[in-house]
Amino acid sequence: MSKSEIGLLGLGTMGAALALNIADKGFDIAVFNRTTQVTRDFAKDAGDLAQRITPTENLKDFVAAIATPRTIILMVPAGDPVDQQIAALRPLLDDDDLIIDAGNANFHDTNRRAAEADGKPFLGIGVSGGEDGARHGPSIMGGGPRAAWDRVAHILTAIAAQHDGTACATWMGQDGAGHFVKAVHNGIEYADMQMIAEVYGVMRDGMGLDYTQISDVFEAWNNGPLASYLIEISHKVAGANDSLTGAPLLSVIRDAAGQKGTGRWTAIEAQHLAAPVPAIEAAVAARNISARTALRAQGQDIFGAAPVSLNGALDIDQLEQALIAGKILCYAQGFDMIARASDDFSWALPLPDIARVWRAGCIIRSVMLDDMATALAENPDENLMFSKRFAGDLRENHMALRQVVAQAALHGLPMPALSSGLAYFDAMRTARGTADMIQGQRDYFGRHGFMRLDRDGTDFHGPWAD
Ligand SMILES: NC(=O)C1=CN([C@@H]2O[C@H](COP(=O)(O)OP(=O)(O)OC[C@H]3O[C@@H](n4cnc5c(N)ncnc54)[C@H](OP(=O)(O)O)[C@@H]3O)[C@@H](O)[C@H]2O)C=CC1
Ligand SMILES: O=C(CO)[C@H](O)[C@H](O)COP(=O)(O)O
Repeated sequence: MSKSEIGLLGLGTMGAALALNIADKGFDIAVFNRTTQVTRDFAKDAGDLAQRITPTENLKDFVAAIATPRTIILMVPAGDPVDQQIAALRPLLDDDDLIIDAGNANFHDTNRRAAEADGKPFLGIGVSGGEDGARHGPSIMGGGPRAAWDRVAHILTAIAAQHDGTACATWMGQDGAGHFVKAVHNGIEYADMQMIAEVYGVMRDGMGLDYTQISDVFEAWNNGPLASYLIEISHKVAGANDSLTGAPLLSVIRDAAGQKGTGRWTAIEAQHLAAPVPAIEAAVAARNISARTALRAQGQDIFGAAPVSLNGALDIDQLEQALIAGKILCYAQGFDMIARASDDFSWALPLPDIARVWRAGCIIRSVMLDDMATALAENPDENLMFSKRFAGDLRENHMALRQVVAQAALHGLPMPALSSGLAYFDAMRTARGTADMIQGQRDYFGRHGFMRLDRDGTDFHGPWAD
């Protein structure tokens, strides 16, 4: 029997879809899953594609089914499962066999695994698009040795989403660069989703719209500047009915957000990099607060429910404009963080290419990314919010963001991501800020010294120094 061009281990939601995508693009693939029944069911359900798939039931057979030099994709949960599978596979492999961790991973783990690979080829690639993207064309962010990427680029570009005839698959840089970019993608995803949830809250609790009306608003927005996958699915989620009760689906979903950790990795790394990403941090914190359901109920008992009716203080157009401004600000923060990491880690991350690979296939794909790719190509060193196109959009929409945040605050509607986006905007356009007070305080209690506006030097002190 002829050997497969590639192997994939881990036939969960993403692995199964990715394996079918690979087979669909004409590549023979060997597959293995820890639970054998899953492999059997996968092969049984593969239809016509089964002829390209070699299901295997132990690692030895899996490895033997792949042509040398081998390429093996791992699609298992981040952390120990990846280390366990690498440890189990390496003794069965040749030195030039390539292992690709295609799950989400903390890029520090990917850096470590690259070092532990000790010259044996290892790639960490971020794959975005959920199950449907993995099956029909995800966005792919690669990291590791360029030569290893080039070895599999023909497969990765074939299975990736296409935008205007260009594959959304790009090598980002060495070691964990691909997983880093994927983590920032997910941080932006968190902030974008949180901002959408916040305006949903205004429509539901502040304006008294029903789910169908809310769904219609999202549908209309999806034909304008906000057109994006997340707005499209918000329309579908808001319009869906529960199959058990017939009630609007959202009315039966517990308001406690889950998280697998990628947004948290981004927020933590942003702190290490001193990169300001307040909207992303606020979105992570909002998920943490949402999970404290009992505590929130206790708070409502103690303080009373927030006075929520807006009594016509806002209209739908203002919400749309606020979301446009908020979205620009959260992407600007994400790209700024990538630029910072690129310098700190000497990665030379290709910012315009990152915007390009996010234009299709991934969860944060949106029409705005087209213009972001153009703006970053024109000036990769400029914060997106200062680019001609997006500065214009912010000028046009920031007053609506201000109105929405102000009215939400007055009416007790929590708006952590949009309000931190607004604070970022205001801070970033304030040439003379207030950190002079912080520097004075630091010098007072700790002789930390300060710089002056009127003379050179770095170590001046206040009168208390004497
Ligand atoms: N779901 C999504 O939308 C996306 C997920 N990802 C990432 O892709 C990866 C896979 O996610 P997803 O497919 O959703 O996860 P699933 O939970 O659907 O599947 C997990 C898979 O990993 C296997 N597995 C779990 N633990 C181990 C282990 N210790 N050793 C070997 N195999 C193991 C499971 O095998 P078994 O059947 O035996 O349990 C299963 O095949 C994760 O890193 C995730 O973060 C990336 C982008 C989007
Ligand atoms: O990577 C993804 C999308 O891009 C995964 O769906 C990931 O699980 C999303 O993060 P979380 O589970 O924390 O919401």
